[in-house]
Amino acid sequence: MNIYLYGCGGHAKVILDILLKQQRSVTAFVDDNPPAGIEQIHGVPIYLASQLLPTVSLHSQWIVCIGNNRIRQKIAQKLNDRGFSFTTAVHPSAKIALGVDIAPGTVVMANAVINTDTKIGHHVIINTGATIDHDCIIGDYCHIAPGCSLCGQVQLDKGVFLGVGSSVCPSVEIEEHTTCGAGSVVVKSLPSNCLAYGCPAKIIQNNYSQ
Ligand SMILES: CC(=O)SCCNC(=O)CCNC(=O)[C@H](O)C(C)(C)COP(=O)(O)OP(=O)(O)OC[C@H]1O[C@@H](n2cnc3c(N)ncnc32)[C@H](O)[C@@H]1OP(=O)(O)O
Repeated sequence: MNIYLYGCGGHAKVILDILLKQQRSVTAFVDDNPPAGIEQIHGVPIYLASQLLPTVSLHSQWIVCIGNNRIRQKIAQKLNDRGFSFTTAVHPSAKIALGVDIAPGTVVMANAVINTDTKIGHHVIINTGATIDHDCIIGDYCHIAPGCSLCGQVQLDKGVFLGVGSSVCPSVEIEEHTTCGAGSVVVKSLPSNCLAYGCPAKIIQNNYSQ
């Protein structure tokens, strides 16, 4: 099955590396604005999305390699509407415990840990060295940046972004599309669409969009 990566930035290169370490191959990078003068990355060609998409078989598999949650969601929905399906990429060094579910489109970077009975939605990014403990629920399109620590029974609703090195206390819920800045220590639940940061994390702005 041919695998295509949508996006060709640094995040996409990390996902290519994971897939190669899983002994899988990538057919192409696809991008709306490929970088001028660069035709391939580590031997994998880059194509303009509008030109390549009509030629790609529906039997291919895709990963949307865009860090921004809203843009990743928009592109994933576009591919889904065209009938494409998605695959996961899980680095061989990641530790995935019993009863963990990881939905298609999600990527798990090196040294991440996902503990027992946690459920991870579609098109989620569990970045390098992040740990997610037992019985958590991570909604679609979340991004958990490098080095974050989630205690047990944490719930992240759709599209939450946790900045690098953030920590979340047990049983806290962070509602849809909220952004927690780098190093946040989230001790209480947070409402949707806000920006919060600090220790303890405080709401800095409501109606915030990543
Ligand atoms: C593999 C990868 O690279 S994955 C990428 C992961 N990326 C991240 O984790 C980045 C997370 N981003 C952040 O934390 C950003 O600072 C954001 C989104 C919270 C805010 O960004 P901006 O709106 O551009 O804020 P800006 O840089 O203008 O800072 C505004 C003020 O807030 C402060 N501030 C910004 N972020 C934080 C934070 N996380 N904690 C405490 N204070 C902060 C700044 O020091 C500044 O204070 P000042 O006005 O007294 O100088």
